[in-house]
Amino acid sequence: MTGDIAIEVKGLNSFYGTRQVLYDVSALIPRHEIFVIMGISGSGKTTLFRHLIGLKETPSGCIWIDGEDVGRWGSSEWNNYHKRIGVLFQNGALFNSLTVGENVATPLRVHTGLPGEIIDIMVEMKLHMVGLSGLSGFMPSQLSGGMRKRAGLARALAMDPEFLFVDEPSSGLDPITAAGLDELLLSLKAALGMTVIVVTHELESAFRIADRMMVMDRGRILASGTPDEIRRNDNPRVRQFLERRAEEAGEDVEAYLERLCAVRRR
Ligand SMILES: Nc1ncnc2c1ncn2[C@@H]1O[C@H](COP(=O)(O)OP(=O)(O)OP(=O)(O)O)[C@@H](O)[C@H]1O
Repeated sequence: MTGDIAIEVKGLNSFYGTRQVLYDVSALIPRHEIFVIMGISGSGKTTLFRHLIGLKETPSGCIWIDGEDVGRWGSSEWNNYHKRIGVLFQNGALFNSLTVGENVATPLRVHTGLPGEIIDIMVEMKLHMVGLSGLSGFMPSQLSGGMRKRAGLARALAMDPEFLFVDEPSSGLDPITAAGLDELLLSLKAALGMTVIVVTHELESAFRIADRMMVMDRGRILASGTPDEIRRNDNPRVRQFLERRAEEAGEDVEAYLERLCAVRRR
């Protein structure tokens, strides 16, 4: 692969207690692209995601971020990294007792010494970016599921991150709202040049946004490449993964795959 690599994972094994859940996982994540980690439930996507954001130690194998081996990082390097990343968790993870604006302001209050008036302006800018202008005073409970995700995204963007990590952007959203969120991720990448790492089991969403994708199965990588390369992959387990969704939807498999790629080309 040519181009600038933001994150490299090599030979990562991961365990919960004595149970191994990731086996020899390797990946190259290019800068300024959207990299999608796909796979069915339990395949290890979230575990890999947790390693990449530093929520889980790496007992065996290596992760390099900007060419630095994170195994050598101490708490100050991790703190610096955490200021450079934004994370949107599956449920938005908003503080329900705070307004939307206070939620978005939280990282700025914790990590910067900026005066309140400047923080207020920045909060309004982030809400504007995600299409929630003027909703700063609302409580999370007053928002729809899609709006809560957007508010979570505004909070993830508060510190102008270089890396944006998104866990299951489509979960719990109707297809139209999910597509809107995907479009937002695409426009953020284009406008801000962020490196975006997305975990999802939603094929349609994955093919809509990915520059590169990786399919995981039972803790191992089945395939990785561009969406077109994944579509052409003839590994039976990859075919099964791609086609199962079609079968679930009761669609003709070839028509379904064609539709996925048409989504990608739009
Ligand atoms: N905290 C934990 N303790 C023990 N086992 C865990 C823990 N979290 C995940 N696992 C196990 O690790 C394996 C990988 O889980 P992981 O959550 O990474 O998969 P996933 O592909 O993200 O699944 P999902 O889409 O359901 O979130 C699964 O077998 C899961 O049961």
